[in-house]
Amino acid sequence: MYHISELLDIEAHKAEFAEQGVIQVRDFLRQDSAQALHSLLESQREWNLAFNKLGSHVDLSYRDFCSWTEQQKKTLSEVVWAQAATDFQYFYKSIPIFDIYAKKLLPDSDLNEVFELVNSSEFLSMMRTLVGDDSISFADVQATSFERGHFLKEHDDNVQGKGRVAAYVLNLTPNWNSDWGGLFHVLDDQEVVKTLVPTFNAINVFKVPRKHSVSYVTPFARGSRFSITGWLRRGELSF
Ligand SMILES: O=C(O)CCC(=O)C(=O)O
Ligand SMILES: [Fe+2]
Repeated sequence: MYHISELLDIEAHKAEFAEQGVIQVRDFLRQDSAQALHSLLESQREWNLAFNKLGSHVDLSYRDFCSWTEQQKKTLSEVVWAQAATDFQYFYKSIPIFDIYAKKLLPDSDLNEVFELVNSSEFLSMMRTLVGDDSISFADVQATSFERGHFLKEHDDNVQGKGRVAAYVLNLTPNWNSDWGGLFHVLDDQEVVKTLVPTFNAINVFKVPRKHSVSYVTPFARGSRFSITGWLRRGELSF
């Protein structure tokens, strides 16, 4: 089981969220839970490699990608970059924890406990308090890993019919260096109005829709920018 820190005072952050619609709350999980969650992500061997092709989401098996030749990998980078130059694009690794739980794909995996954490009454009630919206009824969730060369261009998370009230990103990389990239930017009218470093065990929460991006992870980054991320949604949770 993963536990939210008992030292957290979510009430203390409400005013800032109400004013800015975005916040970073540090030391979110108990330290032992944050470390365990980081180890869980680090030990995962099956990831999707996600990117966009002409407006559609594509997931490749990262394991398959690893067996490609250097030439094939280079070709994929060029396809990804050609679209990124002018249009929406992203390139990162993910694990669909929501689907794994809902479809019972890995019944013995601790990933199921991550679903349970973000759908616990404690987490949801904290998020309702922070966001100031009682309609939040469940959270969807995925793990992400941004490695060297990965990025997520500006977008606002708004998808018609999904009932996304707010987004959350629980950052799980110990000792991420801001010079490595992978910075979370919030934008208003092309202007970056806030930048959040993915500090270990800090959770970022922001209202949807809101423009944001994850900056390019530089070639000299060490390790992966891990997070648990998803949306706080209204409506029925249905599998
Ligand atoms: O990883 C982050 O900081 C943001 C992720 C994000 O914006 C998304 O998954 O839509
Ligand atoms: Fe997003």
